[in-house]
Amino acid sequence: MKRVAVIGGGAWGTALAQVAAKAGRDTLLWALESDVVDGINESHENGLFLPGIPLDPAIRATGDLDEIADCDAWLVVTPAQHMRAVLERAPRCDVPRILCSKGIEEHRGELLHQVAAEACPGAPVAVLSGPTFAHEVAKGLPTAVTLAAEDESLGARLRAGLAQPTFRIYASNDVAGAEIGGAVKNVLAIACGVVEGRGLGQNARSALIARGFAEMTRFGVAMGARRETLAGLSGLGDLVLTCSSTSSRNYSLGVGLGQGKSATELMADRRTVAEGAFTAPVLARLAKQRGIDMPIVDAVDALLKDARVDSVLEALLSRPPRVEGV
Ligand SMILES: NC(=O)C1=CN([C@@H]2O[C@H](COP(=O)(O)OP(=O)(O)OC[C@H]3O[C@@H](n4cnc5c(N)ncnc54)[C@H](O)[C@@H]3O)[C@@H](O)[C@H]2O)C=CC1
Ligand SMILES: O=C(CO)COP(=O)(O)O
Repeated sequence: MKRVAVIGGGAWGTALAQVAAKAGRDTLLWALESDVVDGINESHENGLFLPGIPLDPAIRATGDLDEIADCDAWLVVTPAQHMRAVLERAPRCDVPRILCSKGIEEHRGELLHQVAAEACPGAPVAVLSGPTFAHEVAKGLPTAVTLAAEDESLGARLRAGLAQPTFRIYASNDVAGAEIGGAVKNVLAIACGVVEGRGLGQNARSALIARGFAEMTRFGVAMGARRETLAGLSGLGDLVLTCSSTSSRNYSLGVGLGQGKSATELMADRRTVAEGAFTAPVLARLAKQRGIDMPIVDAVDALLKDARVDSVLEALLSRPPRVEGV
């Protein structure tokens, strides 16, 4: 793996470009915004999405998607809802794609590896996911992720091309499991933010993390994920990170909801993506269709539709406790 392209110049795409460059790969980053392209090429900084972090001067940025054609692997890091459109425009189908976004396509209810397979039938696909705030990864702080690929030799090649002591990559062949953990935890992070915004205390937050993990596991297992994947870096690991820090956009969105601001107000004009806001409605829908009980996800879905915090909380707290376990 000599040349790597990163598709998406947001915070996470930029941090992953930094990882690839540090691993010695010739790194090309495709970004939608010309300001991002110019900032990276001229000042080695992404002032729009990852300000204040100096980037490896070897990273080159482009606004021309055709330029990624001669790369050996693509890290796909667009917001989940835009992935299909971008991959349909991408120049080749035989280049391995490492999907690094977290979400479920709202319209069709598909996981992102399914979206990638439809956009380019037969394309080799892997998923990279885990507890990874972009600003920490871009600064080279120690981080561990899961890279899942059904084709284990492809997984090994991709890991070898990106791994380094401060970016530990664990192997898995559970692609759906790695995706589901990352998608569901964003919704649960919104719920934990509401707890903070409403001043409900740390006991309540821990309860939500544990019961949220039970929801993630119920949903994941029903969709074919393995329990050990959900209990690993891409599931529980990322759930704990995102549910306990205002560095999370999802958690921060929840804080605003808990303070009584409306979702419409909080989502208006935002430039960065809080994926949980798009995942919650489709996740609630998929769970309902399959008869999977996900009360915390339903509560977040209701809050995003501007339900009152007090009535949503009352409904959650008045549920009869069930037998613990999944
Ligand atoms: N920021 C983080 O720490 C992490 C983010 N992720 C995931 O990475 C994905 C991308 O998130 P970030 O890099 O944080 O984004 P960001 O919030 O920093 O930036 C927004 C991104 O959306 C892109 N965008 C807006 N409209 C678009 C369109 N029509 N077509 C294509 N792209 C468009 C922008 O170009 C920009 O790259 C998300 O799925 C997120 O959940 C995963 C791990 C960590
Ligand atoms: O996925 C993330 C950390 O692993 C980033 O979380 P937010 O999108 O909530 O900021």
